[in-house]
Amino acid sequence: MSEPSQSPGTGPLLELDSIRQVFHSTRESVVAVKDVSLNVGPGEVVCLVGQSGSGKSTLAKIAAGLRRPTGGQVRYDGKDVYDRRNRRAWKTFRRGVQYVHQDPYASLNPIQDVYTILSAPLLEHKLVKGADEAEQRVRELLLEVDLKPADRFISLFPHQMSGGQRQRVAVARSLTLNPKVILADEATSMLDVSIRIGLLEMLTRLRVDRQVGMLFITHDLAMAKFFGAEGTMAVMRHGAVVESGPTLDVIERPQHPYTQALLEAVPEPDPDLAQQKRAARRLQEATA
Ligand SMILES: Nc1ncnc2c1ncn2[C@@H]1O[C@H](COP(=O)(O)OP(=O)(O)OP(=O)(O)O)[C@@H](O)[C@H]1O
Repeated sequence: MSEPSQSPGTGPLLELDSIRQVFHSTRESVVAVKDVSLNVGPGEVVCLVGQSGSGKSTLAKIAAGLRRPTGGQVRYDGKDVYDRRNRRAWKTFRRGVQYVHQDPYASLNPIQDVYTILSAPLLEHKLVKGADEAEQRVRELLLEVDLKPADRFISLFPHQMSGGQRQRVAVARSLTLNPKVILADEATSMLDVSIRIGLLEMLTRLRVDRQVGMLFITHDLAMAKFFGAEGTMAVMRHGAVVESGPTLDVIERPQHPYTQALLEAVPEPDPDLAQQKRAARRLQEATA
């Protein structure tokens, strides 16, 4: 965002400062992200919206440490994560910021059952002592993502679950390392609307209860409004943020023509409200 936001009383956890990403090929260079700055604080929700190709996923990968940007600084807990003199900063960042992918089929190993998927990071990072404690923690994680009773899910493989259940396992895995920030990159776009709402409600509960910061990346303004109503929103176009601010302000009083065009594309189920919105827009155009 042009003016990085900050949670009251606490510093931001994740800071993206003037991030720039250029992709070079033999024929051309694409500037996928142009000097974008945004912050995510504890328990805060930040929505990044834009159409396909606007640079959202590239920025999300940079925010998760999956790609090092061409320019700008990524800070976690106030520290430059690429500071060679401070390798601990990188490790703390990689544990603290977890990425939930759009397609759980692609991110969950198909030959591992739920227990293995969730216990592996716990054991690898020595967050549990032995198999009994690992199983206990796996059961707690399943309850946390509403996959209950845990017995029903713990031995299943990804193909034996629905899309929504798989995405909940992906969220549970992201929770294994007790992250402070979760990046959800179109994490609900492959799901039916009712399943999507359930997943977003669960993510909101995690945000509020655990004070996990959420960066929610989506092309869907209706979902951003639903999930991010209490937070801020940045609208990306051609790699740059064209508008940002409190989510409801941006949605109810869009200033940039691109945001207005994106909102036009969201179907309004209430015909009276649709009529009012058209009249308000005509008035705005006439007085502009
Ligand atoms: N590895 C890459 N090499 C070259 N160009 C890339 C690469 N990754 C992304 N791009 C380009 O950068 C721009 C932004 O892509 P990006 O995937 O970040 O957009 P997006 O908003 O996430 O779109 P989508 O929702 O379709 O993934 C596009 O022009 C894309 O073609």
